[in-house]
Amino acid sequence: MILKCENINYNYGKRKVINNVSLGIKKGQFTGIVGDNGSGKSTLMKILSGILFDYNGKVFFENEELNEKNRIKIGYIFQNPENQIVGVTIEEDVAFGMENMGVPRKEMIKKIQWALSIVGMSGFEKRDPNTLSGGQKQRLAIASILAMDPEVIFMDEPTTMLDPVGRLEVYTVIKKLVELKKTVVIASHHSQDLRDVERIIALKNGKIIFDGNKNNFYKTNKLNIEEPIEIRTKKILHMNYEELVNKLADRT
Ligand SMILES: Nc1ncnc2c1ncn2[C@@H]1O[C@H](COP(=O)(O)OP(=O)(O)OP(=O)(O)O)[C@@H](O)[C@H]1O
Repeated sequence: MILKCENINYNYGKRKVINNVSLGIKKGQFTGIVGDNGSGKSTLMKILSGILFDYNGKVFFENEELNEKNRIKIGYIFQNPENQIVGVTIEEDVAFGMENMGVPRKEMIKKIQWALSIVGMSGFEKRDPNTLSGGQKQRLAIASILAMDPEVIFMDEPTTMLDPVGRLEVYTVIKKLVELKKTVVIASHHSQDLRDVERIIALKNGKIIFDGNKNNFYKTNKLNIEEPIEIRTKKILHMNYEELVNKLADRT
């Protein structure tokens, strides 16, 4: 297990939002977290990534308790791409986390190029992030996290604020992260975001009510997650990766 937690309990004031959750995530596993609004998805992911730490219970990264040092190996992508942009140019934005980590300049430049190429944004280095579409902003947020070399990447409804094209752009990048053998955990209400996950964890009132294979999840159908894909998106979904990249290049 690359990441695991034992008996996690978390309260906001008197309200218990995570109720005795234990789980382990295998290296390279692509996992979806589902649940109604307020079921505790974000809270659990923030605990597992070291963003929230005033919990009861234990979190381990590679068998070592999560701490200031190893939490750097865990990245977190938020729902709203607007809130994740800190740089005046795209390269500055990608560099930000690495600067804080003290990565040498030469290596930083290489990492920026690499991360932007993974998210299909090579050549965007000098652009102002404010000129980007929502999907591009979210891809930039992913590049900025990726440049820091995380092993595990949590994504909190990363496509919710995007239009169907933006959603597909981001999904294509998520698949690349999985291909890169990153351990990806995505919370989403969109069935299309979850179509390739191996495992589904379903939460209700802060408790795990399902943890297992995606197909079994749909069979047992314990929760209503958003159904079906819009026709517009469907057309795009039939494109192969090359076609999609060309289409995205046309937009830039
Ligand atoms: N900062 C906070 N202060 C107080 N209560 C909070 C805070 N953040 C979340 N909560 C409450 O904790 C519960 C779990 O919230 P959380 O955001 O983890 O759920 P979620 O499953 O991610 O929901 P959504 O799908 O709406 O994002 C909710 O009832 C929410 O109102």
